[in-house]
Amino acid sequence: MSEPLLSVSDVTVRFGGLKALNEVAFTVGEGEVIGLIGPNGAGKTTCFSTLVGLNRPKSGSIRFQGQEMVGSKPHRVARAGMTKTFQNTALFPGMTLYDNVLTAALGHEPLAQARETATRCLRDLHMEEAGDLAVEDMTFPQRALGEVARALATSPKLLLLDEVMAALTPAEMDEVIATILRLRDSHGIAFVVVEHHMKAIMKLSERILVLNFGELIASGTPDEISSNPAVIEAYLGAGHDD
Ligand SMILES: Nc1ncnc2c1ncn2[C@@H]1O[C@H](COP(=O)(O)OP(=O)(O)OP(=O)(O)O)[C@@H](O)[C@H]1O
Repeated sequence: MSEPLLSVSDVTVRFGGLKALNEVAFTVGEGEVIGLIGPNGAGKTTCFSTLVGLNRPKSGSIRFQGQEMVGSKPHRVARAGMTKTFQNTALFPGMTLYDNVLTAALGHEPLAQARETATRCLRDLHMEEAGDLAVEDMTFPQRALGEVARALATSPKLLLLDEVMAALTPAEMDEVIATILRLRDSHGIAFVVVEHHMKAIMKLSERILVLNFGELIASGTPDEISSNPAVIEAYLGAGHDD
């Protein structure tokens, strides 16, 4: 059997005395869409930052497309095909959407090629019309998809989306979910998605991973997760809206 796209084994991350991730292990297959949930401070963002080389784990292994990523700098991880969006770091204000995507593409290719990439990313997201809009003039769903477009400029095989749908209404989330699934189908990109909005995660994910205090406490289908007593206690019962 071939190796999964991403294979995370026993990854532990410490910040001083705090174990932000404790022996976390999971895999992501090609084109799989996975939800990563957990209460505030559970370690979701730390998990993403560690995957893309922004934190170095104290121990463990992160194999991506058969290559060990622990110790690799973020730009190398991105070049290998794993990219994350940044929680609360919206697109650069004062720039158009197109220029935002172009800037991301320029990180790894020369100008003429980067222009083609930026145009292609906007087309893939059906956002050609929005390319000339200043970030300030974009709607929230356009901004969410704009972040995806920017990440797409690195030609990922795996995209880690950190709360890109945070400000959206349920109908707007449906639009973004449909776009993510379309991208998966057309480009074979796998996604790991962090969102607090449970309905969106349940709709989007084939499989859900649950973190609590840095430990992976459950993994399963949306149905399995929503009826898992440990998850209900740790997360669903903890006063989350929906
Ligand atoms: N750079 C850092 N230095 C020290 N502690 C950190 C750092 N980054 C995160 N932490 C701590 O690690 C733990 C996990 O934080 P993290 O941001 O990964 O959680 P999260 O699940 O993404 O939370 P949220 O849902 O609120 O975004 C928290 O206790 C947090 O305070």
